[in-house]
Amino acid sequence: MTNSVSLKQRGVQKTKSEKKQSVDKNDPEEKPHFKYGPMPTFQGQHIWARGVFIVGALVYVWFNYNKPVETVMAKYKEIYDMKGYMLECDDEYKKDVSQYPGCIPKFCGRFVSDKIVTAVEADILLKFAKKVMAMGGSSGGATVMDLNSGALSYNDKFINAYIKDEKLLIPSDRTIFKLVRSKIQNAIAQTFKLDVDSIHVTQPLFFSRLTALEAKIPNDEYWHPHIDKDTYESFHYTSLIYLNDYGMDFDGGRFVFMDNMEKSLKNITVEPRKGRVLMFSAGAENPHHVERVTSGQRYAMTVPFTCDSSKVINNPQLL
Ligand SMILES: O=C(O)CCC(=O)C(=O)O
Ligand SMILES: [Fe+2]
Repeated sequence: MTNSVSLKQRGVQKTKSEKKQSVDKNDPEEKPHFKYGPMPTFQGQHIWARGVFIVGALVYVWFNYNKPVETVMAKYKEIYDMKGYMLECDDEYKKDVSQYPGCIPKFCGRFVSDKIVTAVEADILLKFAKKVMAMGGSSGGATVMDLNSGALSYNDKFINAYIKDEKLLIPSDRTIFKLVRSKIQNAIAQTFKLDVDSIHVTQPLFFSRLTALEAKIPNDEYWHPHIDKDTYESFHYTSLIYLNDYGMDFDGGRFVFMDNMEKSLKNITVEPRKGRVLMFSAGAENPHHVERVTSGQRYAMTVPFTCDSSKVINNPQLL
């Protein structure tokens, strides 16, 4: 009983600040002091409070249920020696590569590195892409140029840039392309534990410039989810070299792996950065898409590799 003897009973008067600080919850006479008087109460208050809480929780769940969980795999601001992880290969992909000894990966997966292609090399490639694209350009949001064949978007059609300008590929550009291709080939072979001579650069081997313009032809719709092995039959390993910067030269345009493609529930994003290389096995273990660019121009180069030596690029200037 000693504990519950109130201060009043003990004849002790509390100062205002003491009252504020110490409210004895066990003392039925002690009530919290509110600046504007006691809180209003009403009948069934607890039930109402509980109801409001439950409705709030349901609304939260409703709005978040179909939202993808997003993980950033490569941030624009960070620099990675090599970052990535292994994945179980898709069965069809496994079956396909099994025909090519030396080209069968120890594991499938996705990897990013900022240490393969230098910013200077990326700038030379970017300058080339801009020079070529100035000769054409799509009227929609995606301009592409296939370095192997010379095919270049021109309004809603394609022209051949090598026919328009026979001297387009100057020796220094060819040298940089060969150097970059060879560095990426080595990195892919090392990463996936392949025989480096078992992979061959294939086509389409292309530069892309993506913008926020409305699509005019299906080719402009670059944002669709896809699997590279299905879209480009010869691809076994895809690599991308980003030529300019996310959040600086353009907004939107992140690369997104979609680990639950049907519902787009688990997104793993890569933010483009000048010279950044993204490499991944091209089977159904790596479904992906590119987010729509919302402003600016996004430049990249796709450098794909195949295990099938008959599908190697055929432009002698690039080999
Ligand atoms: O530009 C990119 O980041 C990816 C493009 C792509 O998915 C593709 O060319 O298949
Ligand atoms: Fe792709």
